[in-house]
Amino acid sequence: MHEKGELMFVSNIKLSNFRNYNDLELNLNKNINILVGDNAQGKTSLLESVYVLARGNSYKNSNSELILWGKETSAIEGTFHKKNIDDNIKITLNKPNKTNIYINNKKTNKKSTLLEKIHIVLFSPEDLKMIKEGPDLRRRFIDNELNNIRPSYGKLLKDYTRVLYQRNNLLKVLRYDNKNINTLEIWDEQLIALGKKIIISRINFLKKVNSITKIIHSKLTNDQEEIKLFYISNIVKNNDDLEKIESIYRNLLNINIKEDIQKGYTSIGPHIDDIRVIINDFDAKLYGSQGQQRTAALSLKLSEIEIIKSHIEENPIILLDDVMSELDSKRQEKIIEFFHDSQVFITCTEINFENFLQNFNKKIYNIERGTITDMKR
Ligand SMILES: Nc1ncnc2c1ncn2[C@@H]1O[C@H](COP(=O)(O)OP(=O)(O)OP(=O)(O)O)[C@@H](O)[C@H]1O
Repeated sequence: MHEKGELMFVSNIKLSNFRNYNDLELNLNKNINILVGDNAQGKTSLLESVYVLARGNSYKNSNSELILWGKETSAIEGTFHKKNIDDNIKITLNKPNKTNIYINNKKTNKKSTLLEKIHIVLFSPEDLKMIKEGPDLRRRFIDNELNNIRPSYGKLLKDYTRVLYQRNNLLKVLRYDNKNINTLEIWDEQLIALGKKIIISRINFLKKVNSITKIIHSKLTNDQEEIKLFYISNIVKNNDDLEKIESIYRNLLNINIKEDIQKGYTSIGPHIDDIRVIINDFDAKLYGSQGQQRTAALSLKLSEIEIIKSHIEENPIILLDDVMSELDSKRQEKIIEFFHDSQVFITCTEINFENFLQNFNKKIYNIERGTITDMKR
């Protein structure tokens, strides 16, 4: 596994009219930043401001929700460091939904420039539900991971979704009027070409995730559990099928055509695939305890971070939003151990892992109604 990469970090942040922060200037620690306080004091808002700086938008709120109530604009500014490069980033938000991005005082409208410069990984309680919930979270996990390290995968996925949407629209029309049934073939061929690439990319990538997750999961469970991941495709069942994927795909689309026209929906393709997670030979979704499911999700998420680290040869900034309270103390400690050589922001209502923290470079911020005191411990 990738052990040491260059550290990327943000050294200070300045907020004006952002959520419940009127005016805030804060120096940040290079490593562990703990944001502690009661509910509704501003912990998540501070963490969210780092995300907005890095991406140009929030992961959960629109501009109107980010701007302090009663105000029309908001600004977030911070300095990011990596290797020998320092970048000053400023984002201004205007109601209802205008965003301006400034990098080293130069205006740019491209969020992709931020994406290329600043690497950040958000970890939220939703990630811990990845095993227990439906396949869409697992598909999203692998798609996001692939997109993070290979942006062309995002374009492939977008093209597939567009063709699928058009094919589904045609299916709905064919239910009442089948005079254009011949045009279906055009969409089918595009769907097959794009869908095949998605399936092959996912299967190959999962092999990589598999080996890294296996090592992490074994560490998290003190060698008690072995985890294995399998891509479940409704088109290819084994390696032999992969050789003839196009003809199998075409055949299945044809077999399902009547039913698909009835439903107005394409029932075959990577948009309904899944990832099966096996722990010690049982299916974690069906038979895993809640703790086992969470640990498996944690292993998957940590493997994502490892893969990003080795790909960009840099330790991305990690945001842990409300994740600690979902984990027992042993797992909280493992998480800190895992991230201690990255810059990490952790929100929590109380610190159960304080003794453990003694060994690490950290700063604890006490947050109370949008004001922050730096706790010297
Ligand atoms: N646009 C806004 N303007 C002013 N205050 C806001 C705005 N949006 C949210 N708030 C308030 O900011 C406060 C802090 O919210 P935040 O989500 O940061 O809390 P938190 O400390 O993370 O709490 P929890 O532990 O419950 O998750 C809340 O009281 C929230 O209602």
